[in-house]
Amino acid sequence: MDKRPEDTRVVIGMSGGVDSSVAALLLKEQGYDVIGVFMKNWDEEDENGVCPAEEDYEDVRRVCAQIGIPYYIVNFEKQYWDRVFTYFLNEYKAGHTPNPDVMCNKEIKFKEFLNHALKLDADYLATGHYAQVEKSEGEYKLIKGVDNNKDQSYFLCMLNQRQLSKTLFPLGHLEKSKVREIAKEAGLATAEKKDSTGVCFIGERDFKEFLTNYIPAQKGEIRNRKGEVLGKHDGVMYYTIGQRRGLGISGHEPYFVIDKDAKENILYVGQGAEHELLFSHGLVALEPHWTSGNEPKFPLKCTAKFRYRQPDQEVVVYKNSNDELLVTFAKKQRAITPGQFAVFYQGNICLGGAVIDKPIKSKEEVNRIINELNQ
Ligand SMILES: Nc1ncnc2c1ncn2[C@@H]1O[C@H](COP(=O)(O)OP(=O)(O)OP(=O)(O)O)[C@@H](O)[C@H]1O
Repeated sequence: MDKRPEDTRVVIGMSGGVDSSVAALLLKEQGYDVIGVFMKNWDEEDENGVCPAEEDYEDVRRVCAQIGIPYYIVNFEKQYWDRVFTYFLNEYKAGHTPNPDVMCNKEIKFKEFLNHALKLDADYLATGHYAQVEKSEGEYKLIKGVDNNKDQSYFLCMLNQRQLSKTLFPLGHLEKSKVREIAKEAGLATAEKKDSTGVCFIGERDFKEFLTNYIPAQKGEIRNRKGEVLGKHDGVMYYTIGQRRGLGISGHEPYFVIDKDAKENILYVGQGAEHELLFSHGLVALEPHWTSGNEPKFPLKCTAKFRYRQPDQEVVVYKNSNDELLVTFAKKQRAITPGQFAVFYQGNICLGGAVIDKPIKSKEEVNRIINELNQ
């Protein structure tokens, strides 16, 4: 950083949660010219007539006043609807399990919001994400947050060099417990506020009920792989691969979702948490993105996560001429889910990610595709 902190303007995304509150406090203590901005991306009251965004903004107001920074609100409801929510619905309609957090970072926080911050003459955009950016060898590297339990680099896998060069993550080197402690010591209004969980626009509401408001539910059959009908489902979109709950069929061992056929509206299940068809030896992923801006050399030996918080798994990544990735696993993986992201790491560095298109269940199929690629 060339400029002195007092000459460096930082716009911090304030959600009304404890993390962004502490991030703002730390920046202010470091002497930056800090502006707190709350994004309103969703306009809806819950069943009690309470608008959660208004309550959150109230917390932003209180914390910014305590810290002594200016604050205001921007509205990206339309952009959020067009680029995150529409994607979310379309993925469910296609039988996938989308990740709106990844899309929100890509399309809203680090695009619309970043551009907004730059228009305010900001040098940087900061957020309370648990991740780090380091510049080395002329490249901005996205690094995991040091708190292994909270690391959010998974959700940031679609960021590019420009975005990383303009981003500060003041909490990346801290444990979450320390962040709470700082908030309490400073007496911040959000110090005891509960962490948000789940999809932000759904909040504490019932997921099924929420989705039904937007996508008509279509009843259909639950089958096993032999094609036998075992029961009825109330809409394939309500289920995800590996799910046990809510199937409503009993047996000497519990049933799990092993596959979804959205076109035919069939849910496939298998018996037992370790059912063979829940596992795969590889996957195909689409639209790869690399945070460095440069494609790595294939085959790429690295690690990967296929869902948030999963421990790193050893993989080898291949690419075909259609820009599709084949990811092969050192150890078979359970419940690989189309629509989620495969996110690649070299040690603590997040290399990028790609959307999971489909699992490859058998080792033979994986080997056949590798052979084809080698020809
Ligand atoms: N509505 C919002 N307006 C502005 N910035 C936001 C908003 N929502 C999230 N952010 C920014 O993105 C970061 C990560 O968002 P996420 O939803 O994962 O929050 P979190 O980990 O629960 O953090 P927090 O405790 O700050 O809510 C936040 O710390 C904040 O900087």
